[in-house]
Amino acid sequence: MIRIEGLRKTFHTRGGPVAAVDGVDLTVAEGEVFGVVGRSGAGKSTLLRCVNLLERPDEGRVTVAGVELTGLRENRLRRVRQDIGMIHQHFALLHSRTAAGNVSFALEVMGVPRRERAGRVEELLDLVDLADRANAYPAQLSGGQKQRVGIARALASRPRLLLSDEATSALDPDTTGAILALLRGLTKRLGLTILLITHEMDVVKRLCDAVAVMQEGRFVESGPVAELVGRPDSPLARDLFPLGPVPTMPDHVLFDVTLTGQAGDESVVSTLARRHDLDVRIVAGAVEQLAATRAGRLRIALPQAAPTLADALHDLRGAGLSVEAAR
Ligand SMILES: Nc1ncnc2c1ncn2[C@@H]1O[C@H](COP(=O)(O)OP(=O)(O)OP(=O)(O)O)[C@@H](O)[C@H]1O
Repeated sequence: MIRIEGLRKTFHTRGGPVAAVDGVDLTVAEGEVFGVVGRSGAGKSTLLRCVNLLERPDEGRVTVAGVELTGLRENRLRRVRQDIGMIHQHFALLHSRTAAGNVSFALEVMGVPRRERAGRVEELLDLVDLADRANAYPAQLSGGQKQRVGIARALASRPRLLLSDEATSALDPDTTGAILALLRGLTKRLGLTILLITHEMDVVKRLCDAVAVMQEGRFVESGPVAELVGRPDSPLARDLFPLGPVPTMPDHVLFDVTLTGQAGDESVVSTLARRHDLDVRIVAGAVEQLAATRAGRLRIALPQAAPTLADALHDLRGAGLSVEAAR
């Protein structure tokens, strides 16, 4: 659905050139939810704005649904851009219009005739479970409801691609969960592809199939979430499932065990204890159902002097788990 090749964008500021996007390649498959995470200033927003060419890249190609956007003139681009929905952190609603009015506005801009608009607005508000608040103004809506309006408006042109710029960053955890569930449901119902930027690990866990970590304009890590979590050296896996500082435990050795997919069942640890007659202590960890897979990390402590220690570790690795000394 999206193909980005060799993308670069430099801003020339008073303090000198800033390479906001410094050579990014990215492919997002149809129906996939792809997340880009990274610290403030990493270049995420610039990258996202380059996908619909709100920002013109200096170099590189952007192809969406088979159309090379970087090769289009402004008037053709404006039409193609309508087929790409976008949602924002602060919702960007018109305060003088109701929820229905905001959605209708998007249809007006697209030139949808008046008689067709009311029906489409109803359908769109229904899609985001907000039909009962159609006549409320933004000031009368909660943050989550405002974002639902934002999503309905973004879907007005029946886009196949949705770009999301920190869509849940201004929401509390419960509301975030509800919006993520809504977006996940929409990808299935409408066959929507989503490219999102976020700094929230929960968004990656609950919504993304694949993820890239951006740092100083480049991707430093990327791949399917299930695969990244399973990589022992992945800094992202550590951020998704932080285990905290390694405690001092005399006479014990500590290991960090990564569980994903097939091997995402924490019962492997109890099996280990039974089979090798080991006193296995879980020191820290979490296992969760992610959007893409069941995964987690556990820190376990094993008695240093146990004669079965080597066999136990061998068994764990044999079950497809990654096991490394805790650090
Ligand atoms: N229009 C602009 N003019 C000059 N510099 C810019 C412009 N837009 C972005 N930058 C700079 O480019 C770099 C990347 O910014 P960008 O907003 O893309 O990062 P980000 O990862 O989205 O950060 P945040 O999460 O804070 O929005 C920053 O150093 C920023 O100051």
